[in-house]
Amino acid sequence: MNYYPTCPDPELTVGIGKHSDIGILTVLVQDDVGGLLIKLQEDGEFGKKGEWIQVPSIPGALVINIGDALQILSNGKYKSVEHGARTTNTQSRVSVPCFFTPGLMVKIAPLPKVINKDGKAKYKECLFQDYRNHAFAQGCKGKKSLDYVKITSPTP
Ligand SMILES: O=C(O)CCC(=O)C(=O)O
Ligand SMILES: [Fe+2]
Repeated sequence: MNYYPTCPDPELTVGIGKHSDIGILTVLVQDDVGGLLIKLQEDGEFGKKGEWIQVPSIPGALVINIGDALQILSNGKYKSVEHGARTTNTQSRVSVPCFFTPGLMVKIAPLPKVINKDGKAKYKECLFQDYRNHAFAQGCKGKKSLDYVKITSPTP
């Protein structure tokens, strides 16, 4: 559970910094204060790729976020969502995330069928525990944790 106390000057603080969740999916309940911000991963009906928008708080609704492990397994077809949360100076806020992750000893890598279709893997295999440790040591740096497994093509 996340608790965000009120902050006298929300411009000067961060509720939770920009990050992507590391697992497969996160199911999140937010209260009616709202404050979850996401960066659009593609152009679409909500705006242009790269823009930050606030996810409205809808009573009874669950927010489903894609995590890095699903991006890796799908070889980048499903993109983990970069997100963060802001505070307000009038209301404290609570959110409850439920993280669905691979087991720590599970090796994660693009699925063979997806590699066959795409022609090459964009991510190398790693133990989920190693991915988690790396991401947690790095902290909230957007989607930088994926660089740990990204296969970069050699420059000619
Ligand atoms: O409070 C929120 O809306 C987001 C929380 C979050 O991103 C997290 O716990 O990973
Ligand atoms: Fe998160």
